[in-house]
Amino acid sequence: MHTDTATTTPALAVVGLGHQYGDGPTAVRALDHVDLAFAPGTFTAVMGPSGSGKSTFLTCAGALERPTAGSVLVAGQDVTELDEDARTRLRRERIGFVFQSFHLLPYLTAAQNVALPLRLASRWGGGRHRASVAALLDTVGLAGRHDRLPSELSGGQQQRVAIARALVTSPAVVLADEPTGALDSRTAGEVLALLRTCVDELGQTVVMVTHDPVAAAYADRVAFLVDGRVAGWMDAPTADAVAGQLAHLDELEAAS
Ligand SMILES: Nc1ncnc2c1ncn2[C@@H]1O[C@H](COP(=O)(O)OP(=O)(O)OP(=O)(O)O)[C@@H](O)[C@H]1O
Repeated sequence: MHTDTATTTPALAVVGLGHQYGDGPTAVRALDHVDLAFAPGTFTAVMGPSGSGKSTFLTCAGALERPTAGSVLVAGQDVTELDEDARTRLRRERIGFVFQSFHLLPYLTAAQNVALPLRLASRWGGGRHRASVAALLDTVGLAGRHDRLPSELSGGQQQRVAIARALVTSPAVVLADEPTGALDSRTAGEVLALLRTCVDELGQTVVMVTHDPVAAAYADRVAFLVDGRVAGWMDAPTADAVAGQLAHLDELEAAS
C-alpha cells in the first residue's frame, strides 16, 4: 500500500477493494484488489483510460455503492461493516462530494445549498452555522453572492458553491469526479487552484478523478488505474509528464 506517513491514519484507505457488476458470463470486474491510502492534507488525482474503474472506485470509496470485495476506511472507520443507515450518516458527515455537473438544488440560494448537508445531518445550529456558511462562501470567492440562485451564477461560481457545500461538514475527505469537466480552461484553472487552496490552507484531503493532465498537475500525486488495478503512481506531476505516462500506460501495467 502506498502511504505518505506510516504513523498517520489515512483520511481514506481502500484495502483489497474489488467490485464486480453482474454475475455469470456477463459479469464485469470493474475493480480488482485495489490498495490505496490517502494521507490527510494531500491532493491526489486518479487517472486511467475509459472503463478502467475510476468512477467505480469513487462510488465505492464514497460509500455510495457497497464493494463486492475488500474494505473502505474513512479516517480509520470501516465503512463496509456499517448498516445502511450508518453508511448514509457517514457519507453525509465524513465525505464531501464534488461532481462535474455541480448538483446544486436550483430553488435554493448559494448559502442554502451550502447549509443543506448540515441540515440533512440535523447539525444545523442556526446563527453559528449561518456565520460559518457565510465565511466558507467568502473563502471560495463568493463574497456578495450568498443569496444568488444557481441560475444567477456562472458555471465556475456554481462549482465554488458545490466545493463550499462539500467542505461545510469538515469531512475527512472530499471526492471530486471530473470537477472541471463542464468548465472552460480558465475557469477550470481557478476551480483547481481553489481545490489546491482547500488542501494547503484548510488541511483538506482531496481525491479527484480526472481525464485531464493539466488538472492532475494541481495534485501532489497521481494514481493510474488500468483494468481495475493500480498500475502506478506519479509524485509531483506535471501536465507533460502525466500526458506522457497516459500514452504509455501499457508499460506501467507490464511493470506492476
Ligand atoms: N452499472 C454497471 N453495470 C455493469 N457494468 C458497469 C456498470 N458501471 C460500470 N461498469 C463497467 O465497469 C467497468 C469500469 O467502469 P467505470 O465507469 O468505473 O470506469 P471509468 O474509468 O470511470 O470510465 P470512464 O472514464 O469512461 O468514466 C467498465 O467496464 C464499465 O463498462
